[in-house]
Formats: sequence, structure tokens, C-alpha cells
Amino acid sequence: MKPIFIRHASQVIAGQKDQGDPLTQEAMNVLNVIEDGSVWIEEGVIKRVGTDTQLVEEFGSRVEEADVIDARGKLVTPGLVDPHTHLVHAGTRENEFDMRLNGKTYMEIMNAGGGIHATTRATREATEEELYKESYERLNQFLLHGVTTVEAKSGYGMNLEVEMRQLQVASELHKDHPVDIVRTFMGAHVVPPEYKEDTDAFVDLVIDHMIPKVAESGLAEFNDVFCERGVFTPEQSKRILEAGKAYGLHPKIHADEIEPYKGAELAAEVGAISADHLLRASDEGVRMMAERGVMGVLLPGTAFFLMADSANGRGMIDAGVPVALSTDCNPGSSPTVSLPLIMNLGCLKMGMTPAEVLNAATVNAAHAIRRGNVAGSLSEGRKADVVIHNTPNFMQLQYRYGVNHTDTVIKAGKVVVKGGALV
Ligand SMILES: N=CN[C@@H](CCC(=O)O)C(=O)O
Ligand SMILES: [Zn+2]
Repeated sequence: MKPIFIRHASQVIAGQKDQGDPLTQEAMNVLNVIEDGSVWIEEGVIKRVGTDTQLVEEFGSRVEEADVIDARGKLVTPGLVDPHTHLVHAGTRENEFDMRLNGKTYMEIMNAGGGIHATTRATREATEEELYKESYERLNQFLLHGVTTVEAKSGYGMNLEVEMRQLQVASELHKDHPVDIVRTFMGAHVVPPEYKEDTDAFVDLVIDHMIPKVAESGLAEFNDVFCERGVFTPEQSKRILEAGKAYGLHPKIHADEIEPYKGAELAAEVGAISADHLLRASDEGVRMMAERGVMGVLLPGTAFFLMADSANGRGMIDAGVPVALSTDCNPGSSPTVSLPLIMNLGCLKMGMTPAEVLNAATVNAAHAIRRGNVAGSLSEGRKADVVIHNTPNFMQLQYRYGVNHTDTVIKAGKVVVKGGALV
């Protein structure tokens, strides 16, 4: 593999000294911006980041042996990290989009047998090959938007066999596709119709049957639950998350999305890695999350698509919660792969700054999936996941919204997107 020498970028967003912990408060608003910046990549790793003058001093005699990329007028950032997706699923739900535009709510549709139930039916019917193919195509789209690492949940099986199939597909994709995939078991995504009258029996099934088998398989690293009125109560969610912990699965939680339901409080109580959504989180829950260092994974695309008010991102950062951003890519509440658009919504709908949203989609997003030491930062010695954007500075990335500015993506030292197209 030839070295890659990215030269003369108008801005390189370089790693900062101490990135062992998630960024909070003022630190979220700080970027290490290098003008006329260059990056030397060798054997898949970032060797050096600095000004072009600095790098020429060190590597000038070796320029001939490298693939040189002229990044004049462009912005160089770490590969983006998406810490919350429902990547592996079958089918689409545009019919529900139409129903919602005509006044039905997300929960009404779900309670009438659509929503997550509809995607569960489609996913159960799909073969492993079909799931793989559909998800592979979505990953290509992520890559074209500068995303090099995604978290992927199960949750459309509602039985061990299909949940494991989803995780298996995610595991194969991780091996085959350039995008890195981190896997989460979400057996408690919805209560299957046959357990409607006895939701505790389904919770028992998740705890006694599914979690041990999933943990044994090594196919998941996290355990997630949809804690929401009409889905799983905080008590049931707590049991599920504690059971996962006992098997080494780190807790995550879909919290306070539709109604305030003490999900943020529960996240702090069980020491969750992250609490996600948080549109209706209470002040006390936010305070508890800050105290416990629980990452708030905010999904403003979901609020936008459900026509709901966004989470209070500004308030959470000011209260000391480390914040990350994600697409929530799923067929019902956020069918998008555009993390750059989500970053723009972070600015316009949640009062975050362009620097904060970039940190939220890189450094903090990596921490939200326990990859803070390997992804989300252009730091020397790390795997070279690098994006070159067709904008001269990081502010334009948010300012010229709704445009895919991704020009080049380098994954583990290999160019995988060039001129905005897959290589
Ligand atoms: N709210 C729960 N789960 C997903 C949506 C899943 C679906 O509608 O298919 C979410 O995070 O938004
Ligand atoms: Zn979700």
C-alpha cells in the first residue's frame, strides 16, 4: 500500500491532546484547526498531521513514493461516526409517512400493528442474503456521506432466531464492507402481538432466553431497550438492562422519545453508555446523566421526520452532558443516512454550534459506542479514517445545508470514495 499524502487543505481538523474522555461543555466547542494542513498516511495509519510546511520538512524526500491528494480549498475531518442505527432491516414504510401526513401519529400506527411491527414482519420474511444485500447498499450510502463507522441494532426479529440473524448479517457486513460496524442487541424493541396481554412474559423471555444466547454468541456488545409508555416500562427496561450487564452487554436506552418517562434517570441509574432520543427528558434526568457521564445521543432527524420538537441539545451541553449525534437510520422514524444533514439540524433545531456538531459526530459519537480510542479523531497512530469535504471550512459544512459535500473518503488508509463516487 503506497503512502497517501493529503496536501494544502484549507482546514484540517486534527485530533486534540486528551481524547480519552468524551468532550463536555466548553470543550465540545473547541476544534484543533490547522490551516494549509496536510496529512501523511502510511500502512493504513495516520502518521503525521500538521501544516504543509511541517510535513514537507519531514516527508519531503518521500513525496515521489506517495499518492498525493491536492486538497486545496477543501476541509479534512475524521471519518464521521454514527452511533445509533437500525441498519439491518427489510423494506420501507412510505405508506406510514403518508398516514402521518394525514394526521395519524407514530404510536397510533404502531399500536394498530404497523410501525416496528411492520418492519418486523418484513425482516422475518427476508432471507439472510436479502437482508445482507439491502443493508450493504445502505452502508454504501453512509460511506458516500463520509460515515466510516456505524452502530447497528437488531430489534426487528422479536424472537431469538431473527434477532441473531440481524446481528449475524451485521457481523458479515463488518468483515466485507469498508464501514466498521459495532453491534447492539435490541430484543426489547416492541412487544410482539402474542404477548400483548402479558408483557412481563416477553420481558422474561428476553432476559432468560435471548440475552444469555446472544451474549454467548459474541454477536453483540451492547443491549438496548425502547423505554416508552405502551412499550417497555422503566421497571421492565431496568430488568432488561441489568440482565444484559450481568452477561457483559453494555446498556443503551431509547429514552423519553415520545413522552417524559424517566428514561434519562434510568440511564444514569444503570450506568448506561448512552441514552438516546431524549426529546422529552426531564431536567432532573439530564442533571443525573451529566453527573454520571452518560452520553446523550441526539437524533434531530427523527424529531424532524416525526414533526416533533427536538431534544434540548443546547441545554444538555450547558448542563454538562456529553452529546453525540446520529441519524437513527431506520425505515419508520428516520429513513436517512445523511449524518451531515443531522449535523445541520443539530445547529438549527438544537442550538448547537458548527464546532459542537462536528465533535458530536466524531469524537463523542465514537465514545458513545466505546470506540473513543480508535475512531472519530485525526490523531497520529490511529487507523486512517479520513474525509475530504468539498467545503473550505467546517462552518460551510453546516451552512450549505442539504448538499452532500463528501469528496473523498479514506478508510483504514485506502481510498474508498473519490470525487463523490464509490471507488
Ligand atoms: N423508537 C424506537 N425505535 C426506532 C424506530 C424504529 C422504527 O420505527 O422502525 C427509533 O429509534 O426511532
Ligand atoms: Zn433507534
